[in-house]
Amino acid sequence: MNFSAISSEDKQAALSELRSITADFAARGWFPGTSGNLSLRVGGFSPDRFHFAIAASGKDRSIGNHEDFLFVDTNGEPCETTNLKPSPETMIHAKIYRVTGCGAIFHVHTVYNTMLSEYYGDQGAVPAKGIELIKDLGIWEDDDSIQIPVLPNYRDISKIAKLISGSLKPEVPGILLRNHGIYAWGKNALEAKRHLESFEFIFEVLYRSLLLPPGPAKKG
Ligand SMILES: CSC[C@@H](O)[C@@H](O)C(=O)COP(=O)(O)O
Ligand SMILES: [Zn+2]
Repeated sequence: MNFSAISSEDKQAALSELRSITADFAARGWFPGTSGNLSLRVGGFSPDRFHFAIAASGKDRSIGNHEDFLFVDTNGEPCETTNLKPSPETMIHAKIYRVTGCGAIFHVHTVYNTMLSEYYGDQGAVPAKGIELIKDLGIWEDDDSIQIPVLPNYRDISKIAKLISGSLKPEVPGILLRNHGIYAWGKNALEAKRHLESFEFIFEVLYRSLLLPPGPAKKG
């Protein structure tokens, strides 16, 4: 589908959904400084042709303004005339859309995701097991254990983008960049938001568990 064939109602609906979720995440402190970027796919999808709205680069996400999102194509190139600059990380979003076919991708930096990505960085994944919110990632096994991939945080974003297809775990809707933050996705904005909230809860539990001494049953 051509970008011009996507209705202006659909484009406006995407912007309004992104603005509302941006305000929600900003209120939680999930966009420190000018970090983070959210994106939402619009129109139809084929791995070689799709469009998405993405946050403009270098903006304070906690200040609502209308110079905040632009529409880009499969290659991360703007589809309309604009003064706004897409983030260099648009390449990561484009690659995740291409590989997963998802509908929304949310990237945030938090203390918990940053610390755990560094703590488990050498082993390439953050392990999580038996935490109820793993189910909210769509994983309902009895032995609900997952490995959340950690990729190196190269300055050259194209090097990160190249690693994505080989690192994603189909059942885990997220990846961490080491000492940087998380990308979480879903079939639409609501599912991506739910997944991101679940990941952040899991990271906080894991981090706090590392600080606790062994419980009574484990002392022997
Ligand atoms: C300025 S700190 C964060 C950036 O380096 C980047 O990782 C980020 O999340 C936001 O980049 P941006 O280009 O503004 O979308
Ligand atoms: Zn970032």
